[in-house]
Amino acid sequence: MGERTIPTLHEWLGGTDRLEQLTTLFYRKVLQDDLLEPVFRHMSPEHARHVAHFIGEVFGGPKQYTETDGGSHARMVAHHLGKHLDEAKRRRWMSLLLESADEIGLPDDPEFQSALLGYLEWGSRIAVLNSTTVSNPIQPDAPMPIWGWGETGGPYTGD
Ligand code: HEM
Repeated sequence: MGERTIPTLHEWLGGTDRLEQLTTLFYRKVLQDDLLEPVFRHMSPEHARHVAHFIGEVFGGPKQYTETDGGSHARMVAHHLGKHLDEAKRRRWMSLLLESADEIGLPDDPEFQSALLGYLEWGSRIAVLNSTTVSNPIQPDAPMPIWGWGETGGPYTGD
């Protein structure tokens, strides 16, 4: 068995265009949803693209959120402060996002789905926790989170 290059989650799902497609569809659903529309009705026109860039960077893609969009982990967290999210809203957010991932045909292999769900669970629960406070727990120079394949490894091994 030779050396092999492990693809990033960003590569595996098809890159930034796919993530932008995902978040565009997702926020369209959000704005049609009774529970989430009031939470997101004032979001900026760049919101979907910024979230796609954030996730792409966490998934090992280009540094678009921090370098092109001028964001940071602390800035992302800041958007959730004082928003008073709760478990019902988080669950709706999760289900609409996963539904969007299926509808645009993101990879459905068990390993990718495990990594995607693990990240979304982690990130969405942190968003809810941060929404109950108004002081940002993240230092301005804190690094971006990084997410990989986790314990399952990946379908990329091919053997
Ligand atoms: C992995 C999970 C999550 C990630 C990566 C994420 C990422 C982001 C990012 C990058 C922004 C800033 C967008 C911009 O620059 O315009 C943002 C804003 C926001 N997020 Fe999240 N988020 C997550 C989970 C959630 C959840 C679960 C909720 C609610 C149920 C939520 C509600 C919001 C709201 C209300 C804003 C601000 C909208 C506004 O500007 O009016 N987020 N999020």
